[in-house]
Amino acid sequence: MTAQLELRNLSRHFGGIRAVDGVSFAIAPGRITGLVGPNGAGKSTLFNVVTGTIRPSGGTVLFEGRPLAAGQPGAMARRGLIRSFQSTMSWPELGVRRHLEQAALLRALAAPRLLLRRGRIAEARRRAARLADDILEFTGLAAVAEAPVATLPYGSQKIVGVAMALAAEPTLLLADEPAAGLNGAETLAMEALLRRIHRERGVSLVVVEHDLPMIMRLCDRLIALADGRVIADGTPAEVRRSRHFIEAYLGSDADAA
Ligand SMILES: Nc1ncnc2c1ncn2[C@@H]1O[C@H](COP(=O)(O)OP(=O)(O)OP(=O)(O)O)[C@@H](O)[C@H]1O
Repeated sequence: MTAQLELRNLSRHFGGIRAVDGVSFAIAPGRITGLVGPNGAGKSTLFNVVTGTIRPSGGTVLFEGRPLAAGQPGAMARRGLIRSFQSTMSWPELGVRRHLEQAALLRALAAPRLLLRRGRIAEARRRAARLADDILEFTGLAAVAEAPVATLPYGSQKIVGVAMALAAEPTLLLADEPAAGLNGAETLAMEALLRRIHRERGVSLVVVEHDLPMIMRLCDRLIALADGRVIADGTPAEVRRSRHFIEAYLGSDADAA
């Protein structure tokens, strides 16, 4: 079976810093994979290379068997690889529904041929409105559909960020620290939403997260990074027992593991 996402000897250097240093792994479709590692391990850099936001220094990213076009951030999104949005950074005065419609349109209108045809744009807008309604219900955001995002509690804003990614119709959703800044109840709500996105919508997930108990509950596979390299790869139970993983976290989050 073709891997949904495959990294082959991927590297990204910043001057003398090897932020990502020869990382290879393949993820089969239909999985929830966690990417963990201490601060500075290279997780964000890896996400940025995979989504095309920054160019790799070497190596290849394949999505559904086809290589990433380096330096074209929209290209992976058009193919269904979507990163969760930092919604509060985008249009804080706009309502939740409008956020979802905008996210749905980003992908639809990214196809250049559509821009030439007025009728197709109108159809894309109608489709975005239908999608937004569906996702408002699915995520439990319908009650605050018209509220400006900036007025929502932080936990709800983070849900909006994931809902926006869902509106862009991913086959693989990259969730970047979905539990960061959330309290215990909000973390559980986020975890439940991610699980439902996987189970009920058939979306694969790659999740970067510092909350180790949460990510160990959520994922069927964990890939641990340290100093830009893969130091452990397996089920959460296997990774938790790995000597390299325990060493990487010693003095920081080792107790939580
Ligand atoms: N644009 C940049 N210029 C220079 N160095 C960078 C840049 N981006 C990241 N780095 C360095 O690359 C290394 C990996 O950083 P990265 O942010 O990818 O780690 P991370 O695992 O996401 O960390 P965190 O969990 O703290 O977000 C660090 O040493 C960081 O200082």
